[in-house]
Amino acid sequence: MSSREEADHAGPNAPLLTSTDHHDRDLSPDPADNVDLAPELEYSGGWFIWILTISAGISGLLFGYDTGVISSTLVTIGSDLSNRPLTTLDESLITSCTSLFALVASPFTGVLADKYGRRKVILAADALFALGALAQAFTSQVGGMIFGRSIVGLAVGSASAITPLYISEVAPTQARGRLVTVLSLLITGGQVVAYIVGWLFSEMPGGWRWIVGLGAAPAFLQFAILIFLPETPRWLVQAGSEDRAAKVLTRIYHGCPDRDQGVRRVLRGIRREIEEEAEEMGQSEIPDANMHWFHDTSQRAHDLFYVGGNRRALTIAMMLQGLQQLCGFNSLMYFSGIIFTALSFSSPTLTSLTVAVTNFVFTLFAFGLIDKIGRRRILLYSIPVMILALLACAVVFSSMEISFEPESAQKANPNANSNSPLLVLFCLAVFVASYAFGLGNVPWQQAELFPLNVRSLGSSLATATNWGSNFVVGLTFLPMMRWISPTWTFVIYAGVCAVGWVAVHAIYPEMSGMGLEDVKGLLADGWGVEESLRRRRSMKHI
Ligand SMILES: O[C@H]1[C@H](O)[C@@H](O)[C@H](O)[C@@H](O)[C@H]1O
Repeated sequence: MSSREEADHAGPNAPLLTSTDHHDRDLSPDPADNVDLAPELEYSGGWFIWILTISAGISGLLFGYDTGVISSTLVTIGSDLSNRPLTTLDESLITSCTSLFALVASPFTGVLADKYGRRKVILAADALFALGALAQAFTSQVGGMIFGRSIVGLAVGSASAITPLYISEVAPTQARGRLVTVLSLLITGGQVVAYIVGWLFSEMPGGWRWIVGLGAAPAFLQFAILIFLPETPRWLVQAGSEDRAAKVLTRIYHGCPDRDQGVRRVLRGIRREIEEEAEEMGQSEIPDANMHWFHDTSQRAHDLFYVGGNRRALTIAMMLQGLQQLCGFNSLMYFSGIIFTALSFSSPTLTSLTVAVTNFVFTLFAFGLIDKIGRRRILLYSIPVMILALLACAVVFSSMEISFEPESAQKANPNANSNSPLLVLFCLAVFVASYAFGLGNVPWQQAELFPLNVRSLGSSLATATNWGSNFVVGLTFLPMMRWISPTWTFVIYAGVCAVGWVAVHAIYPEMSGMGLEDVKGLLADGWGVEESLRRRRSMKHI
C-alpha cells in the first residue's frame, strides 16, 4: 500500500472532521495530510452532483441565450424603438454594451463571492438576468434597450465568472473536466435556442419583445432551485463551517464505496491549503472570512500578483481566455447573418444556425472526451485544425469578389454561380467544430488553476480578460472586413491561433486528474508542464 493509501486508510470509520478540529491541530506535517501522494478516488459523482451542476449551469444557458439573441433581435426591431429605424450607432451600442458591462462586473464578482459565498452571487446574477430581460421586453426607447442590455451584461459577467468556479469546487476530481464542460454545453445550447427562438418570432409583429423577454424564465427557474442548493464545501471551510462542508461532501460522495475516505481526503486538502495560507500570513488560526474580510481582500490581491505560482496561474488563465476570444469565433456568433448575406445565401439566418449547432455538437464531443484526452492535449490537437480552416477560408475569400460595405447587400451577387460560398461555409464549420472541441470550453476550466485563497479573484480577472477581448473582436470585426479585406482578417485570426498554440505548448500544464488542492505545488516553481505530464503518465499506470 502506498503511503498515501495508508494515509487515507487512517480508518474509513474514523469520524469526519469537525469545525473544532483545526483548533487542536498542530500545523506540522501529518502523514495523513500528504494528499500530494494519494491516488484520487475513482469516483465521478452521483445524481446529487449532476443536480448541482445543471442547476448552476442554467447560468450558462442564460449567458448563451443572451449573447446569441442579439443578431435576430437587431433585424426584427424595425422602427419599434424611439419611433425610428435603428442607426448603425444604435446597433453597435446595443450589441457591445453587454460585453462592456460584463467586463465591468466580472472583477467585482470574485470579491463578492469570497465575502458572501458563491451561491449568493449566482442568485444576484439571476435577479439581474430577469430585470435586464424585462427591461428590454417592455421598453419603447433605444436608451431603454441599451439599459436592459447593460443590466444583462452585468449578469452575464458575474455568472460567467462564478458558475465555472462553483462547479469546479463541488465536482469530484475525476469528473471535474466533464462537469465544467456541461457549462459550455449549456452556453452553446443557449445560443442554439436563441437562434431558433429568433427565427420563430422574427415574422411576428413585436416578436423581438418575446425573444428578449423569454430570457427571464430560466433566471426565475434557477433562482427557485438554487435557494435549496448548498454553498460549496471549499467556501464553507474557508468561512469556518467545516461541519456544513462535511455534510455537503457526504452528499456529493453519496454513491462512492469509499465515501468517508473521499470526504476526509477533500477536507484535509482544503484545510491544509487554508493552514498553509495562515502560516504564510503569520497567523496561527484559520482566518475568519467575516472578521478579516477587508484585510483578506487586499491580501488576496497581493498574493495573486506577488506569489509566483498564483501569478503563473493567472497568466495561464488570462492567456487561455484571451485566446478563446481573439481567435475571432464570436465574430461568427454575432455577425454570421451579415457574412452569409454578403455570400448571398438565400436564408442567412438558417445558415447561421449551422454555426450555432456545430458549436453545440462539438462541445458535446469535448464533454465526452475532455477528461480522457486532457485539457492540454485537446488544445494542442484542435488549434492547428482551426489555423488550417482559417487559412483555407482566407484563400477562398481571396478568390472571390465580395464586399462588406452596407450598400453591397442590395447589389447582384458576382459569386452566384460559384462554389466558393459553400467552400467558405465548409471551412467555417471546420473552424467552429475545432474551436468547440478545445478553445470554446477549456478556458472555462480556469478555477482549477488557482489555490483556494485566490481562486475567485483569479477566476474573475480571467473572465474579465474574456469579456475585454470579446468586446475588442465585436468592435473590430466589421471594420477589419471592410478595410483590410476578409482574407487578411482571417489570416490575422490564424496568426493569433498560432501564437496561442506556442503559448499553450510552453506554459499550460495538464490539469486532468489533479485534485484542486494539489495544483498549488505544481505551479510553485515553474509552469509545471513536464511534471504534470509525468503525473498523468504515472496515474495511467496505477
Ligand atoms: O465558451 C463560450 C462558447 O464557446 C460560446 O459559443 C462563445 O460565444 C463564448 O464566447 C464562449 O465563452
